Amino acid sequence: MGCSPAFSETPLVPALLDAAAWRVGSAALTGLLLEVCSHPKPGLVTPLSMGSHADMDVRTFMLSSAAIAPCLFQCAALGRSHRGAPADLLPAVRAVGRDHDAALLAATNGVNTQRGALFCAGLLAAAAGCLSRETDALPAENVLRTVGEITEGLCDRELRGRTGEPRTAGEILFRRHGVLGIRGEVEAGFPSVLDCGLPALRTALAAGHGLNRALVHALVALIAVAEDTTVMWRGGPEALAFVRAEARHVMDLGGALTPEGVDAVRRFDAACVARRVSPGGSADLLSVTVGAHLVEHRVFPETATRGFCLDGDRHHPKPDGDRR
Ligand SMILES: CC(C)(COP(=O)(O)OP(=O)(O)OC[C@H]1O[C@@H](n2cnc3c(N)ncnc32)[C@H](O[C@H]2O[C@H](COP(=O)(O)OP(=O)(O)OP(=O)(O)O)[C@@H](O)[C@H]2O)[C@@H]1O)[C@@H](O)C(=O)NCCC(=O)NCCS
Ligand SMILES: Nc1ncnc2[nH]cnc12
Repeated sequence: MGCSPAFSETPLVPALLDAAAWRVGSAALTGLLLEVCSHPKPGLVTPLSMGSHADMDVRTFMLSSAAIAPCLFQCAALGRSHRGAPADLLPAVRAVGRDHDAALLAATNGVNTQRGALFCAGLLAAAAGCLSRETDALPAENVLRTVGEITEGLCDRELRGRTGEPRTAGEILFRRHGVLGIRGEVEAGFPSVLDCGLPALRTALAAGHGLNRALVHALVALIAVAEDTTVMWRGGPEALAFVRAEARHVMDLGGALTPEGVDAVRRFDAACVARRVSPGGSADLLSVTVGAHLVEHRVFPETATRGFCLDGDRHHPKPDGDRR
């Protein structure tokens, strides 16, 4: 019986994954799952909202996450079995990624829920796998730097050096506005994650806030700085300037860690839906933020997993634990 058409024939990764590959892949997958189930999020899909989308809800993301999960474990294994310079790992990782790009679109009947997330999380898993060959300690800073080493030269190859008709959204936006988008982010080693997403997440967790509040807080910090081509594709540079300014306003009110900040997130969400704007790239960076945190720390603090919902989510009674 042949493989499904969405998968290449040649086995690219070791048949058996070891404990480290399972652990790294699981951390990256957790980032995808926790991102989509956090709520509220400006313009984005949550368990309670379709955000600015008419063609996807939380179930669509469950379908695509299930379809691309194997890629994350395979990328971790590729990293662990790689011998040589990090940049030599990229072709094998992209080949597995392209297979699962097709699997994602097959699972969602063509809806692009997580193509960017697949790219980001796959590279995170490959980088962590690569580093784990030398040590069990996987500080986020080292893993993210390794992503930059694996993708060294990507922007020159796929954006600056490309001639002829642009084929993808990223290429079109680069030609039109000079933005590097997701490729610039990964080649620089995820600076938005290292400098903004992780500090915001860790500040919230260290203060004893629940996981959902910490995730929303980190997302807003990321929207304020990310060069999100998903936003730009739909609304141009003006839309990107709008979401960044709104996110900075929310952070000035304390982000998701204060009642005023949470109210501002809800207003931000309504404004994004009214403009049909969706910061999907920033959501991908939240997935990477969570994955990088778990690759380093393996679990969240117990206080984080008690309360889950924010004030005002009347669909769920206020749970014990997150009393803020
Ligand atoms: C390398 C690619 C992923 C580049 O793809 P492409 O050039 O086609 O498009 P880009 O705009 O450059 O980026 C693609 C997606 O990356 C996300 N993204 C954008 N900016 C950033 C950023 N600064 N940091 C991180 N991630 C970023 C974003 O993905 C999310 O949004 C998508 C949903 O968008 P949405 O508008 O809601 O839905 P659409 O259907 O697209 O539009 P509508 O019709 O609804 O209006 C979703 O993908 C989210 O994840 C960008 O969209 C790719 O070319 C590639 O090579 N992929 C193969 C996989 C691979 O190589 N993997 C390797 C490791 S496994
Ligand atoms: N929750 C989400 N909603 C819309 N687009 C996304 N891209 C990645 N995560 C997303």
